Amino acid sequence: MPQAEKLTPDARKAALADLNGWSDSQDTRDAIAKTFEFKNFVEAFGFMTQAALKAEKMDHHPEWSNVYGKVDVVLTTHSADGVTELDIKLAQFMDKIQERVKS
Ligand SMILES: C[C@H](O)[C@H](O)[C@H]1CNC2=NC(N)=NC(=O)C2=N1
Repeated sequence: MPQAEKLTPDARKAALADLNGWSDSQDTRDAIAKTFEFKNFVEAFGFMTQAALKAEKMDHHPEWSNVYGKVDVVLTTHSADGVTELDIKLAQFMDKIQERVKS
């Protein structure tokens, strides 16, 4: 599947520039990461619920952790051992719903 091919460095740079607040992961793996901040746990969990449903539809899943209103997300494609268009699509969706869950 072409979507699951590792992005070239240029394509990845361009995609990161179009996203809102994502950066190369500090991890040893090839990944992108973002910390989402919400005002409380309910908003954070609402965000995670919507993202989880989308991830399941895409069959592409985030690595994440949550503490109260904070959600740390890491996106990478295991099968490609790096960042692919699938990660960018899921990141775009998360950016879009980020505002939607705020009350
Ligand atoms: C069998 C199943 O389709 C695969 O394991 C999928 C599931 N979710 C996945 N999620 C992510 N982030 N990367 C993958 O390579 C991946 N593969």
